[in-house]
Amino acid sequence: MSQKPIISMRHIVTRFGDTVIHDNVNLTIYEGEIYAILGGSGSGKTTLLREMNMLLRPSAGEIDVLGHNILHISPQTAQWLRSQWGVLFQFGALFTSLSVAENIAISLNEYTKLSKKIVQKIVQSKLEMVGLEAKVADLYPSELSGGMVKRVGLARALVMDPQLLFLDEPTSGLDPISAEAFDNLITQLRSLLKLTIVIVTHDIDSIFNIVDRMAVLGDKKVVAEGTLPQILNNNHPFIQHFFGGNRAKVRIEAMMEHKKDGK
Ligand SMILES: Nc1ncnc2c1ncn2[C@@H]1O[C@H](COP(=O)(O)OP(=O)(O)OP(=O)(O)O)[C@@H](O)[C@H]1O
Repeated sequence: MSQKPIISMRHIVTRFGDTVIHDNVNLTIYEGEIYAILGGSGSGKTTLLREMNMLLRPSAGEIDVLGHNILHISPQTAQWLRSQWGVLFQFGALFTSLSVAENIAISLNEYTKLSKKIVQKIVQSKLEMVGLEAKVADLYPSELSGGMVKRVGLARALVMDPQLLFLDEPTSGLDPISAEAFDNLITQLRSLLKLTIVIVTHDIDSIFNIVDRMAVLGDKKVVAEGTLPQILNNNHPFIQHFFGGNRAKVRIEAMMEHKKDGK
């Protein structure tokens, strides 16, 4: 993993009216990482993601993405940056009146002048990339399973060949087997496409299986940032509570055993 920063947030303050959500949030995400944002419900995880991808301006602070301070850039640079990342929104968020192919092709039709035939070819290659059959292209979102919706959302996020991927709770609502398959797909795509991935998640399995480093939000700040063993060493009440459940305990014990055996 390189130590080249891809995203850095410094002294971020976010207010909605009188309510302060972030009060001096700092974090750094490096090239090639799968980086998670954790925190309790309402701690401002999705809001932070929206600030990284220019959907929302923080009330104060600075944000660098891919070498640009995104709060002080020209509209042209902003447009270029938007083409460098893909976003998988919570619940997939597909347009129900559009077919799968049309959903995936939205950005291609908006930002490029590629012929219909080429667009169709790109859509097919993205479907294959996310493990879906070619015939899925003609289906409508209502005809898809939850896992398929997420995969189509991922294909759409990848359609412009981004360097960066933002995933908001990608495995929520999936059964454990589909969630594991989706996690495997994310790690495969990270290696294949050399992506940097930022993921908001509550999923203990994802955190143990695919995440390299993470930031934990609490008390309106990042209360811990680092690898899983570094986070587990932190005594913050949210961290102790989050990793204190049975599922996490079993995973932690397995991790300790693994270490003891020198594996
Ligand atoms: N545009 C907005 N206007 C006003 N308040 C907002 C806005 N967006 C988010 N909030 C509030 O900010 C807080 C943080 O929201 P956010 O969705 O970022 O939390 P979260 O950590 O992602 O939560 P969850 O885990 O429940 O999805 C919440 O109290 C939410 O109601």
